[in-house]
Amino acid sequence: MAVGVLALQGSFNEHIACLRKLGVDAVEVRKPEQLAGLSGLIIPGGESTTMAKLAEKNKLFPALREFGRSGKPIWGTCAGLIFLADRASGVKAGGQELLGGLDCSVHRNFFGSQLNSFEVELPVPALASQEGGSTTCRAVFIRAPAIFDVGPSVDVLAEYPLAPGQAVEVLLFFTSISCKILYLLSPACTRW
Ligand SMILES: NC(=O)CC[C@H](N)C(=O)O
Repeated sequence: MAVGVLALQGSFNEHIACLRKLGVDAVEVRKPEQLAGLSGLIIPGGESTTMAKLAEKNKLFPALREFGRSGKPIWGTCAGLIFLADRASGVKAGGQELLGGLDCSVHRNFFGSQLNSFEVELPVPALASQEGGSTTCRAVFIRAPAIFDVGPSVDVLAEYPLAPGQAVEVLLFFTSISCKILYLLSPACTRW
């Protein structure tokens, strides 16, 4: 069975190329009917406000929510993660529609502008203990979001401790906790 990649905006080509390199049948999803028969869906990085507007224009929200409710796994990268979150802050005036389904609170552009983007070697213990691979993963934070809290259904695979002064436009008390960043997998996703 094929894995879909939401192809409205952002880095969908890169995700499709990775899947094909792994020998996975990957298809672009732009319309509700293209979700039929897929075994999972990836929502790529990009710009979540634009992605939400295009999803609305293409009448994708009901079908995407139904896909999630059916128990099929959905992976969100960066903007995709924002799109999947139940709660978002730091959004543009007027707000933005969220797909929801991942019980977490996310702050858009937490680390600042594109110029503040950075890379780090992030410890991910589950990679070694569950997958037998390396203990770290090269994490790329491009105008990245941060997750502040997660509900009981969410397994956190990696955390990024904030460097002093790294958080922008966020209340001080948030800076005293470590940030749960980027890739959170719900129990459904860990089966994938
Ligand atoms: N790398 C990314 O996907 C950035 C996400 C972007 N800050 C947003 O709001 O959607």
